[in-house]
Amino acid sequence: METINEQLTETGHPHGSNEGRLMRMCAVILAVVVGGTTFAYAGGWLTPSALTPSRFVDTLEQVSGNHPGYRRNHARGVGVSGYFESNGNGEKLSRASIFKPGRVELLGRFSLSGGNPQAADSVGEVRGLGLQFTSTNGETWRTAMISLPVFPVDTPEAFHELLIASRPDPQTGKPVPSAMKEFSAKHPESAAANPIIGKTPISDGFANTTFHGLNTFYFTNREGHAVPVRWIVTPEQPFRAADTSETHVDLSFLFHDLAGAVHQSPLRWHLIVILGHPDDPVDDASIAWDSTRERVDLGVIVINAVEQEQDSSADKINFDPLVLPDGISPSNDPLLSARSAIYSQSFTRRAGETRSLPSQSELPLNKESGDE
Ligand code: HEM
Repeated sequence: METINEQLTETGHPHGSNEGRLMRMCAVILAVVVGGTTFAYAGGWLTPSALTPSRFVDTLEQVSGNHPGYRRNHARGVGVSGYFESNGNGEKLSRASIFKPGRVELLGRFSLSGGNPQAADSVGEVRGLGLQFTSTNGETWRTAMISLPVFPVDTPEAFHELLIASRPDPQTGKPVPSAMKEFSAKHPESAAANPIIGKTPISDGFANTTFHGLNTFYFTNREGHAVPVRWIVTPEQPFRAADTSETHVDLSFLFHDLAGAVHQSPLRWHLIVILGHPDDPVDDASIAWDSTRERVDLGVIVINAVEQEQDSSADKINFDPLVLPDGISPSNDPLLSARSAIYSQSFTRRAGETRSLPSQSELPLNKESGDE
């Protein structure tokens, strides 16, 4: 039996339709890995026939192909760095030193979901942002967020089923409609989440994307008061809707545009924490919280450098959502322990491999691309 040290990821989707997104999500599940914490995950991971992290990552590889050295999900990405300028508003909510007023070092990675590092960019693909905050006392917080407002399923088992259901038929290159229909009938949570995902406008690039943490955590302050929270990262860069019918000669146009924008001037987002009410669901990332929940702006995320993934320290980071400082703790959302365990499995596999082919995301930063 494999230890439970790994995590899962989800994928992006095709051309903006709900169903397409859901399928893409499934296709994206390859992944990351977390570190050594062992989670006695209560959803069957410890039984012999259970869905283990290793089995999950095997499925990701079966869906997206085996691409040695790459993340089994969100395989395409670039490393970024900058800082978080905390405004001190978080201090009353969490005792994490990251929220004291002042600057905190940031390392990050923008990515597209999916396990194929050579896929062409698509505006319909789910976008990812992993961030690592490191305060001067060495305290570290990692978070991996995506561009969807809710997750399409509520459990790792359901995500695994979705991956299998959305697997392309070799004959048509598309998921088998009957398999997706069967999945939807069995998963009402997915049927409810899909319209929310489908009506969320898609921006035309990474720079003006809002990223969602989705899972619920608790912030605990110095007095020991804990409040359930979710967080989002909202761009200062103005929204422009993506043109989903546009064709792109540059297969890496999204990463290329991001690099070009950072080279022109630093990009800025706000870290917004959303405070839950006592009756809000804390263990189900497929359910949106009421939009009237109080939001607190904790400060500005400034990204001022972008690097080829393999040159960036972010490449070696496992953006495990359970790497948390004192003052932030996880909820009992089953996705969290599963992600941690599956990311760890993905990380362990990729760390022991040599990359054979370049990722599509490496192209925009190549000198010959004219971007530097
Ligand atoms: C059961 C659900 C999930 C599974 C199985 C899964 C699986 C994975 C895997 C295997 C990776 C690659 C890990 C690595 O090699 O470092 C990954 C990366 C990622 N996942 Fe997930 N994931 C899940 C849910 C989520 C959720 C809910 C979010 C967002 C809230 C998310 C956001 C990301 C992001 C942004 C990355 C890329 C991080 C980076 O740049 O290293 N995933 N996921």
